[in-house]
Amino acid sequence: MPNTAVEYLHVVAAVIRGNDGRILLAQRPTHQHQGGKWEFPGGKVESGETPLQGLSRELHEELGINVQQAHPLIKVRYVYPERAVLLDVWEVIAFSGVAHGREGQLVAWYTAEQLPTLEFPPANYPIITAARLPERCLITPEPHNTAEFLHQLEQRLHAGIRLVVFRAKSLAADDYVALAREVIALAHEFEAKVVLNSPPIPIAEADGLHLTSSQLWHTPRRAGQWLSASCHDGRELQRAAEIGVDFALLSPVLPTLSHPGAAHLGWAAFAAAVEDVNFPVYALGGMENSHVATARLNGGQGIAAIRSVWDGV
Ligand SMILES: Nc1nc2c([nH]c(=O)n2[C@H]2C[C@H](O)[C@@H](COP(=O)(O)OP(=O)(O)OP(=O)(O)O)O2)c(=O)[nH]1
Ligand SMILES: [Mg+2]
Repeated sequence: MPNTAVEYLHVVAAVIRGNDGRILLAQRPTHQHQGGKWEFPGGKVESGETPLQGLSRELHEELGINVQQAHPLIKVRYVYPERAVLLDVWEVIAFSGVAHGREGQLVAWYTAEQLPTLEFPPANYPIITAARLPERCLITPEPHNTAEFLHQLEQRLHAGIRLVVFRAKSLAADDYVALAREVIALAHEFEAKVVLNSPPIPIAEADGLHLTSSQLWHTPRRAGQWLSASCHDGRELQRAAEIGVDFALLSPVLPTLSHPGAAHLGWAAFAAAVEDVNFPVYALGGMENSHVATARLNGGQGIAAIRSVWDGV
């Protein structure tokens, strides 16, 4: 929960993607706060500016580029001993001009997977996670026929799915582990990530462990992998923050076909809950591919779905 007694300095920063998907970083001048570390370029919003105006000005001043297309990615609050910052991070997907360090700073392009190896200010950890995560998350439907399931999954990977929550409640422990290994091997051929929903035994090759909301209340094991969770309200999202999850799914945001009359959060409650945590959150429940932009405007990482992502790619 953000500390409302603290005044946060509003900073805009950019995850700038080049045509090859790499991300542009700059090195903070040594005399600055957090000097010498890599940063997502940006700076303080000035009075009277919208965040996007501030971002466009900063990127022009620091890198000599003009932002053409950008959307919100994540907001992170962090309290340093010297100051508290609200890092308002945008993803820039189109710009004109050739990026260069106009203030003498070193700039360089890195792949998203290289980011964890670099030294950033401590506030940046969730931004790196957000930069590594795609805008759509596939939750697998129950695998009734293994060969058919893997064939369908491969098609989704071909169509661009890069994050899979592998869920298979109907399988016995041995069968789950065997199929999980195949799912992971296949996904990794596409550089996609797989988080496992309640594996009966830890699987080292997995990219993460995904907790159900009831598992949030036990202390989870961490195995150098991502930890993610399913949450259904702000309280569960706060609990996920306490145990240090890397990202979460929040549901149901909209009415679903499976539970048409059930209560749902709506976008305003989704946005309010997401605003209070510092990690990427996917909207789940009634999501179609067309909701990605809405999810992002409401502070989310994107959408998670079973049916529409499985059937609709
Ligand atoms: N731009 C940027 N700032 C970051 C990142 N991570 C992080 O903790 N910060 C902090 C460091 C600073 O306290 C603050 C940004 O302020 P700044 O000093 O760079 O702002 P500015 O570009 O307007 O610089 P200046 O004109 O005041 O020198 O946010 C990041 O990835 N990018
Ligand atoms: Mg700056």
